[in-house]
Order: sequence, then C-alpha cells, then structure tokens
Amino acid sequence: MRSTLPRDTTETTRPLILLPACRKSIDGTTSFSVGEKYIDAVRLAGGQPLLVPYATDDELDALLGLADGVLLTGSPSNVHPAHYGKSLQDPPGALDTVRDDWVLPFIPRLLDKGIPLFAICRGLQELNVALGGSLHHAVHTLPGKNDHRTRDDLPEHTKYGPAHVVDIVPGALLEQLLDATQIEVNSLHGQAIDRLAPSLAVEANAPDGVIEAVSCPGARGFSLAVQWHPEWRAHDNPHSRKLFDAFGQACRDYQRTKTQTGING
Ligand SMILES: N[C@@H](CCC(=O)NCCCC(=O)O)C(=O)O
Repeated sequence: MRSTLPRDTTETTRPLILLPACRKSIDGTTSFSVGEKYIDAVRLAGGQPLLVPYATDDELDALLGLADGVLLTGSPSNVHPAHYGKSLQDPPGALDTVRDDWVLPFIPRLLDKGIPLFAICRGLQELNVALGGSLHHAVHTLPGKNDHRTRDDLPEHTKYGPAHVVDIVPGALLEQLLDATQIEVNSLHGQAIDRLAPSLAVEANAPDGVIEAVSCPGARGFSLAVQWHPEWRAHDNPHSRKLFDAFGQACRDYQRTKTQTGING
C-alpha cells in the first residue's frame, strides 16, 4: 500500500535512507531493483528513500557522506558462500555477487560512522557475514530445524502472513523497542546464521533455535537486523511500526548531528 506523503512545504528535509538494490533480470534485461514494500516502509519511517544500484570502492565515501541511514532489504538471492569460507552447494540457489561485492565492505564502514542500520532477511545474513560470521546453506536440511521457507505459488498475503513465533531476549534492544518477549513473524528464508559474528548479539530466536534477530551493541549508532519481513504491510502491524519508528528516529538524530557538527563523508 503506497504511503501518502504529507505535502507540507514547511516539512523539514527527510533523512536520506540508502537502499542497496538487487541485480536481477527483469523481462530479459539486467536491472537493479528494490521491492516497493521496502520503499513504502522507509517513507512510513519518515525517511527519503535513495535506491543505490551498486557502488565501486571509490564511491563508498560519497555514499557514506550522503547516508542518514541504510536499509538492507531481503532478496531471493543468497550471499555467495565464498565470503564465509564455504563452497557453493548443489543447487547453489540464486546469487547476487554484485550486491555482495559492495554491500559487504560497506557494512563495517557505515557502522564505524554510526550510520543507523536496519537489515531485513538477506540483509541480516549480509550483516553477519560482513562482520565475520557464517550461514547455514539450507536450514530445513538440518536435524531439529524447521523449514523456514515459503512456497512461491502461494498468494502474497499468505507468503508474508504469520509463520512462527520468535522469543525475544530479555533486556535486549528488541524487547525495549517492542515491549514484548514473544511475537509472531512471517518467514521466507532458506538460509540462516550458523556462526554468529563476534560483534553481534542475539536479539531473538525461533522455537527451533534459528537466530531471528541480532544487533551490534558496540556500534555507535542504531543497528538492528531481523530475519523476518516487518516491511510487509508495516502500516498495519504495531510491532513493525515500532521498529520503523525507532529506525526513522535514529536516522533523524543522525541527520541532525551531522548538520550540527558538519560531519560529511
Ligand atoms: N536468500 C536468502 C534470504 C531470503 C530473503 O531475503 N527472502 C525475501 C525475498 C523476497 C522479499 O524481499 O520479500 C535465504 O533464502 O535465506
């Protein structure tokens, strides 16, 4: 559902929130795209979305100077296992090595600057790999683990509907944001965190032990990553609204600090 933007001309400039795009073939043409639900959720958070197709190493500084926040979206593509010391499995699944190659080095740099980060699904997996962790290639094949995937042939409202609960770690950031210790979430992922990156903290787990949310307590700014999809109809989900409200406020705070102290780049 498109959010309607206030047209108040006195509105202050919205914080600029970068969304790295996915490289995929659309009608036979190689394209870079971001799902509309992520863009709508950034607007719901009060941000100005800025889609980034990809960036070369020498462009990262300029992007870091522009960003008041970064949203790492989900994607059907998997992070290439070479980034965490594993080999491609059979079947390898979809890959997006262009996104891997610039987002993985971008993540530690944006965290170092204190730029707020909200990561979703593949975005959580990128965060874990970027900071030295690893992934399970196919969680549903592991003993004692459930199948966290969904079926592509299902209607969208079913695919993104409630799939399982997550237990929230008492006292962690997520519990403070949601004031809840257990919530229902959707689930559209075949991979999951295996080795947790040393600088990440678990925020929530699924009943089968799969890590469903993490944060980076040592980061200077807001950092939260979730394996589920809060951007799906975020406007109608009170838990999702709290997450995007918190992310949006962190981005406004960063924007104001950047303006006041002249931080740029
Ligand atoms: N490929 C990874 C990540 C899965 C993921 O991000 N799913 C969402 C795709 C569609 C959307 O953006 O809503 C895995 O399988 O674990």
